[in-house]
Amino acid sequence: MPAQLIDGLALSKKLRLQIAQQAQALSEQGLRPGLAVVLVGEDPASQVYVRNKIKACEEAGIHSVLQKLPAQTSQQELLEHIAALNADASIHGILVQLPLPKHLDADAVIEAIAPEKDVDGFHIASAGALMTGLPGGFWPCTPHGCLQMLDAIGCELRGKHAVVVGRSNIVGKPMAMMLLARSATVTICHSATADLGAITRQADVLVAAVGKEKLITREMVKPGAVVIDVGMNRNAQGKLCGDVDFEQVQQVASWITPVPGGVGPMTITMLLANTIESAQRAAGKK
Ligand SMILES: Nc1nc2c(c(=O)[nH]1)N[C@@H](CN(C=O)c1ccc(C(=O)N[C@@H](CCC(=O)O)C(=O)O)cc1)CN2
Repeated sequence: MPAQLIDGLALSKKLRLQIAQQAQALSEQGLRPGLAVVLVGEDPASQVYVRNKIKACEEAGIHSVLQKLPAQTSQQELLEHIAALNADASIHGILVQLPLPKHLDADAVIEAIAPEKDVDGFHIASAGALMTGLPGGFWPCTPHGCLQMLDAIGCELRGKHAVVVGRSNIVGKPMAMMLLARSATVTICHSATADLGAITRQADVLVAAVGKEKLITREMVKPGAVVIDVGMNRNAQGKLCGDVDFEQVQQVASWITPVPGGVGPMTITMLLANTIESAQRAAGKK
């Protein structure tokens, strides 16, 4: 029997309704949640993602501000914009769309965001909170969205072997920490991993977050595994596809996320959720 689909669009829709209710409740108490999105340059994909974030805010009743800066913006100018947003009480979340133009130091820019407004969860304070399990910080949106999808299908993680392929600070590492926090046994694989398939075949839960089309083939997946595809690649025909050979792997997995319509929409949903969380903290409600 082919795998069941984990529908990120449907789950997002459901969660965004709850988020809209939370935004309305806060607004009625005189605190409208606010998100600032900073886009530097004209990367076409980033423009689409940013537009979708602003639209999602509008639909959820979250106040949003889009700051579009030219590609030649200097590091100093960008840091000044962030400092102004840090000081703006109407803004509870700040994100700088990545990737940034090459002349900018993304790490320094992220560290300049006030940790209490770091709704992307990329600041070192958020990473530290996730790593230690201590309160504060925000969980990065993409891996948090993956966890929500696992919860939505009732996937028990305790004692399961979860394999994360990819070790980025944005997805792979935080995903591994979240799975560990749920008492899964976690293995992280990366470009230097010897015999990747021998490890992925042990996975009860397999998360692919590499950015390489069809990296995960049917032979690399244990029958009955839950497969989460974070990849976002364009194939030779220009079609959006993940890291998993979907047609083949869906023959052996029990559950699988599609691309598009899987993890992607959940990324924006968790951004909205973090913005609400930040506003609630500012209101002293959390
Ligand atoms: N500051 C950030 N920059 C980036 C992040 C991030 O979380 N914060 N993640 C990615 C891009 N991204 C959000 O910013 C993002 C990517 C994809 C999707 C999405 O919904 N994808 C759709 C397909 C869209 C399409 O057709 O192109 C899907 O998978 O169904 C949402 C958000 C890098 N930068």
